[in-house]
Amino acid sequence: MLTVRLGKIAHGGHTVGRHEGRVIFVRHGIPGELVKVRLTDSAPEAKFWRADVSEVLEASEHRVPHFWDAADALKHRDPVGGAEFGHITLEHQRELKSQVAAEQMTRLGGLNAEDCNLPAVQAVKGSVDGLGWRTRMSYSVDAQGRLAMSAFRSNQLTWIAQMPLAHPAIEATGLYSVDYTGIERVEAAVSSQDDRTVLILLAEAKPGAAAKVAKQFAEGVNVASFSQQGGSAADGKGRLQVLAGSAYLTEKVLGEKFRITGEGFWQVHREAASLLTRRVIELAEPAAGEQIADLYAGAGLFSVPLAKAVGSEGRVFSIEGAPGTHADAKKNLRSYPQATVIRGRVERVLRQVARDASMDAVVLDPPRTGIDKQVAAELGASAVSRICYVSCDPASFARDTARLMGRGYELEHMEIHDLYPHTHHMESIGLFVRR
Ligand SMILES: C[S@@+](CC[C@H](N)C(=O)[O-])C[C@H]1O[C@@H](n2cnc3c(N)ncnc32)[C@H](O)[C@@H]1O
Repeated sequence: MLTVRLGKIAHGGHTVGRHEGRVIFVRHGIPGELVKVRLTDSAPEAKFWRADVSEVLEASEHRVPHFWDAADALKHRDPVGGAEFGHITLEHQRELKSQVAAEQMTRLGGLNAEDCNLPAVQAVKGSVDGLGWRTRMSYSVDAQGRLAMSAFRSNQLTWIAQMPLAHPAIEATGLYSVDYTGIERVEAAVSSQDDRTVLILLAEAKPGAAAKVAKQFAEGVNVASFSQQGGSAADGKGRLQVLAGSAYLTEKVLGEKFRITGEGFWQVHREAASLLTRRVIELAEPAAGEQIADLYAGAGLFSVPLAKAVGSEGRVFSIEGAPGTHADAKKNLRSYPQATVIRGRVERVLRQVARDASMDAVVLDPPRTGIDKQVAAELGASAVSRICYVSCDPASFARDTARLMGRGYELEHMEIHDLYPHTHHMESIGLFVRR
């Protein structure tokens, strides 16, 4: 056990402490606090160590009691992950996230903090306590067949009886009192805006186990089993079998309906799909007759309003890599002949699309890893005049900002939304324009 004064916040949600000159990345603290830490990673030769706060000697004014016992580092040696900022006021969480974003944009993005106005993280309207926002949940199952979650960087499972960040409709299914013997993973999803229908997905460890589990849910809850052998249902390699109701949810965003099958990608925060769609359209300003590519398009969340905006004289290329999600995009875009729905990896497909069409704008929303170097090069070579980039990772967004700026783009606008309250995550949107 060491006593450490915590310094600034770092990407990943850690505060930076020091002991005898060595950096320690400390979880569950707040900058400025004096704490006792328990080392979790402390190889003598390692450049830096990792630790968890176990006792607070001098608390920050921004510290609050954690809202979720299972995730409280002051009560448990291995608190479950997923709410690692729950001991900090929501306002200060956003302040810390703003600091992380600014650091990434100056260090990796090559921006000069004095010369540019880096945005503060904005609260999502209507979210007062930051709870109940997750429309997608993923759980493990412990040896007793109970729902469990693991601690950060650990395989240690903790049985859980509630998850306050989960949408109330998920919690209301009673999923924590079900016996999951023979199941290895449980996914839960709820349609966020409309009818609150819940879909439970069960990955079997023992063939036939899912059917027994499905019977324990009340009527009206959709249940399906999915096999992950060689992949998942979303990447088209898994198998999806309906056990009750149906294996897909219908989401409604700004008046448009979207079908999302099984584990297919959908934005997690209940307000995210509508907020991001509205801002992408306002920033990208699609106009009638334009040609626009929607890269990493998922089930077509942005492609649909883009197709509406460009109209029958324009074209939208909706590019998605996961076959299951692509199949949903095809259905979601079937009444828009101006949309070409392409299945493939962006880094492979973009060159051909850019060769065949002269794109006016690009919308892109890649996974956490950001865009491939080659994708930045293709965009630079294509001379697209505006790029609207949606990102869930400030480090890859900053790195890609530097790449796009090196290819002739300027970051005209950036905003950050607190779409993951009580975690260290954030969602950025950048508008890049050709210099
Ligand atoms: C963050 S999601 C965004 C989806 C969509 N824009 C939305 O908001 O619903 C990223 C999507 O990119 C897909 N994806 C990941 N890597 C890809 C790649 N290299 N090429 C094409 N699609 C990819 C994933 O399957 C996922 O659907």
